[in-house]
Amino acid sequence: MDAERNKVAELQANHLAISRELATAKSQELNQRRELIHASDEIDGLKKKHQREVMDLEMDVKKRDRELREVAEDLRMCRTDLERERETVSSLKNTLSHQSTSHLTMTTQNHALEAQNSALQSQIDTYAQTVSDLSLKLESTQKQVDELKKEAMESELTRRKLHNMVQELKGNIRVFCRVRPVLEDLSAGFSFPDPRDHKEIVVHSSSSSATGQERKETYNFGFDRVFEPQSTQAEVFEEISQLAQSCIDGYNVCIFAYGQTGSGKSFTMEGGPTESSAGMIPRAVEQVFRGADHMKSKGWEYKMEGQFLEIYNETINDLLGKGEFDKKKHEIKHDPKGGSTRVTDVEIVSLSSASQVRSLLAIAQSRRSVAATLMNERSSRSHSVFTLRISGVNVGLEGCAGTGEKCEGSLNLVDLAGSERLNVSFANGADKERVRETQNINRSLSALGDVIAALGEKGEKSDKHIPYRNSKLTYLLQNSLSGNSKTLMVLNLSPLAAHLQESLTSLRFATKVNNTTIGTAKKYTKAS
Ligand SMILES: Nc1ncnc2c1ncn2[C@@H]1O[C@H](COP(=O)(O)OP(=O)(O)OP(=O)(O)O)[C@@H](O)[C@H]1O
Repeated sequence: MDAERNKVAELQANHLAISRELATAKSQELNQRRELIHASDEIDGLKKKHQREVMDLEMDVKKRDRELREVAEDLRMCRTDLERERETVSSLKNTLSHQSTSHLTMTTQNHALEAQNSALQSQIDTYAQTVSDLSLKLESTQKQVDELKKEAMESELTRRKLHNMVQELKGNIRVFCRVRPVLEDLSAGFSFPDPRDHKEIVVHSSSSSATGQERKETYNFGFDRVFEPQSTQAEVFEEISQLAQSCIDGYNVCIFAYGQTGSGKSFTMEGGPTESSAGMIPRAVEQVFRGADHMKSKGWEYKMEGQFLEIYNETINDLLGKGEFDKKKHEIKHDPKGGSTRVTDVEIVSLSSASQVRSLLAIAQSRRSVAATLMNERSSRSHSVFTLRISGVNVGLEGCAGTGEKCEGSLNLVDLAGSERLNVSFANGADKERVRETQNINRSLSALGDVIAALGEKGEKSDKHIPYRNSKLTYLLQNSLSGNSKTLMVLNLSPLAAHLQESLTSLRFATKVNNTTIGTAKKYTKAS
């Protein structure tokens, strides 16, 4: 029992201890519960704080993310910029390297230029000195030039006097003879025995006598110049060109083409369309223009005018006019003092260039072709007179006053009507018009011969009557056919055997003219 008691006591003691322990444990548990509540409060607080912090952090993270993206974008842009900048830098580097190369080159060039510059500067100094020396020389040369210009103008006067003396020595009336080439068969017997001076022509003819014997004859003629068939227009003109100069110097010049139909008068005067075949009219006009141009350097200024007339059956027609042929009345007016001649109501064309003459010749030709059914007929049966009038004044040169001297000259180029004799069959009344034409032609050609003969006879006798009024032709050319003028007759001969008798008649007529001596030419000048 004791054991039991002891055991109960022990159990009670244990119980007590356990109760105490339980009480302690309870209080501890209470404390712990309190602590736990407190801790749980703390945990809640902490959780809330944590939540807040998490939210803050999330927001922070988002912000950071945004910022990061922005930074990344910035970075990307910066990279792009950087790339671009790098490229720019690299191209700038290239440029710089080029620039420095060119800079180097330019520096080198600059040095060279500086060297040149200094060399040039010294040259300029030398030149400046030379220029000042030359200015002095120029001044004295200018004086010399002025004196020389004066001398030139004076020597021009001497040249004109000498030129005229030469022309006078050659004779104020001269005769050339030109035989055209054979275009057909049967040439007449011409020979030219003077190959050095070309002044002679021999005609060989053979005829049968009454007894049937063949008779051979030769006829010798001499002229100032004989042109053989192969002579060119240029060769013929060479001999004539001096007369063009006389016309510029203020003389009246008259050049006739005389000969039977088909002997080459129109060819000689007007010529063909090519430069080499151009006749005396275009060549003379060209020469006058050239001469006038040359005289400009001697202080002369010229004005040129042209007119082209036809005399058909003693009626004057204007080949450059517009009126109908043979209708209008044209009168011839002479100025005895000035030595000029005007025809009323005719077209006078002011010539500014030599080439104009071609169109004038063409106008004349077409006018004639309208006036005649057979153009060649009309031109064969009429005289045509191309007149170039030239008037000049000495206006001087720069730095050298002109003398004011004036001169007026004229150049008449006359294509005469065919000189063949009157055919008796016409005289029987077969063709009255043709007879009238032929009579008129013969009358005017013999009037021309009479005028020339009278001029030759006149010599010193100033009162000798010259029958200018016997034909329209001689009256028109009165001022160019006096002792004061220069006359050239070109006798054109046909080479045909059939024309031999006509050729002999023409040669005899031309010989008479050639034997005539006409007085000293007078030029028409006026001091202003
Ligand atoms: N020197 C020459 N060279 C070449 N052909 C020429 C020469 N002379 C004249 N002729 C030619 O001879 C022909 C007759 O010449 P042209 O018409 O000039 O004679 P013409 O005497 O004027 O005659 P017309 O009195 O009928 O007018 C023309 O065909 C012309 O071209």
